[in-house]
Amino acid sequence: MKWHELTISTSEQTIEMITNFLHESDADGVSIEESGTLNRPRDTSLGQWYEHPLNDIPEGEAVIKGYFQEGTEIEPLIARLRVSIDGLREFGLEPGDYRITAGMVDEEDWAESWKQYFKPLRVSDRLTIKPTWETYAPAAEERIIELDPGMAFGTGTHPTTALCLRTLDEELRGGERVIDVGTGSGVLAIGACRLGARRVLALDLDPVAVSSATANVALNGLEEQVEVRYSDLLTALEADDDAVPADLIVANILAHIILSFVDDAYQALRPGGTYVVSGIYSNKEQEVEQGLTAAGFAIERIAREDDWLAFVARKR
Ligand SMILES: C[S@@+](CC[C@H](N)C(=O)[O-])C[C@H]1O[C@@H](n2cnc3c(N)ncnc32)[C@H](O)[C@@H]1O
Repeated sequence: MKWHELTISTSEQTIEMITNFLHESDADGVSIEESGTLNRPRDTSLGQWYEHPLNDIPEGEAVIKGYFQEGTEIEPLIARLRVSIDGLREFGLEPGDYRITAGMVDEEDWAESWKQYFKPLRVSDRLTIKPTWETYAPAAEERIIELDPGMAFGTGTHPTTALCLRTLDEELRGGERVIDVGTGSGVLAIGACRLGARRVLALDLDPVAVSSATANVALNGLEEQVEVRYSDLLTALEADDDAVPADLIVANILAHIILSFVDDAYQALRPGGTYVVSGIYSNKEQEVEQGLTAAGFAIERIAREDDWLAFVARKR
């Protein structure tokens, strides 16, 4: 399948308006690269960050890309976008020079192009994520998650995934039953196994994620321990499922989705079991704290990276 790729090179102050415009125009995907992100100081204590060279995007500028299905009328869309950007002056913003180019890309190109930036990454004391196409010689204490995330979420570089993996490293001692809700690439499920979990049930609503996670589980030779199942949150759990009662449930989704099944998660855990939730932006901290407490959980700690949070809660 081919996709229209609309590339807008612009100033940072227009990012919000342009990304909103692309979403409202039914873009299937939007990517933003800005100089500010590239200049951000990184915590390098756990490993080397791989990213664009700093001079890829000049200071104060950004490159925004929108992806539209083949057959979309791109020219009228570009014309409307130009009117919107030029109209920013009415709000006192100076959009500056901008450039819009349109082209076609193969789904494969779009899916593959990020690979050059995905390198082995030590995410926690014991866990290292290794892309399948990289060669890497691990130290004795490192446990490797082999990964080809493809189109599914979960390379490990997103703060929410990293927060979950670090928390799993702190919580798992061996022999646990774990449920991973919203498994994406399967990165957390595989990580849990590498940390000694005896059985992991990995659930996702997205068929792309289910096939990606299934492939990654096989790549790591963990088919015996990890079952990947298509499920809307915890609805695929059976009362006599051997995944329950779980010792630990991890869910890296979004605050409002996590809150929507907090009671089911409580039910599925054994007393004293651990609930690790991430995908929570800092402005949702209180709401999630209240939801977890109302469901009966005791909040043990909150881990933070950038503006993202992960809660570690215990079933009383
Ligand atoms: C942010 S990604 C997390 C992926 C991976 N667990 C990680 O930590 O990197 C969220 C995942 O949740 C899945 N998801 C969203 N809503 C869901 C639902 N109602 N039931 C199951 N999975 C869901 C998405 O398909 C996506 O794969």
